Amino acid sequence: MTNVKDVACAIITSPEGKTLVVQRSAKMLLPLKWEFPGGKVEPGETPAACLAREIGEELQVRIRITGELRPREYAYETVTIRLIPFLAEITAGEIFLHEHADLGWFTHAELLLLDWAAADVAVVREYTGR
Ligand SMILES: Nc1nc2c([nH]c(=O)n2[C@@H]2O[C@H](COP(=O)(O)OP(=O)(O)OP(=O)(O)O)[C@@H](O)[C@H]2O)c(=O)[nH]1
Repeated sequence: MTNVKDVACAIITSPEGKTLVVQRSAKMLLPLKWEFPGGKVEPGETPAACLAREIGEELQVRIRITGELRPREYAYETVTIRLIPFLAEITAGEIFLHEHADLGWFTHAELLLLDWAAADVAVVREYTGR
């Protein structure tokens, strides 16, 4: 498919097994939808390097990647994205939200109840095994 935008995202878990999700602000595209932190892969950048950069910009923390899930393509009205999910944990820093409206640490059961960006639904199903 032409013009598919690669988007790397981080499924960050806490030592207690909860998962970090962020809520898009009212001013962003897909206002107030929940998503995994991350963003568009720049030309010449690997998805993993993109993720480290985006997590630094959005959350002000450093992460360690521990695994990957299946990339998922989703066609929004104006753009088609390939969401590339990584499993990760925080290795340094305290979270400070630079762009998002809110964040939460959720159990698997709670994740299934959020109002997700549409591209994320398949990722959340794979991640939670539902
Ligand atoms: N970071 C992130 N983006 C996602 C997820 N799911 C999903 O559909 N997206 C979409 O993927 C794109 C990520 O781009 P981005 O965060 O770098 O940029 P943006 O839309 O905020 O701004 P921009 O379009 O002006 O560059 C957005 O269109 C966003 O809506 C997700 O779980 N995490």
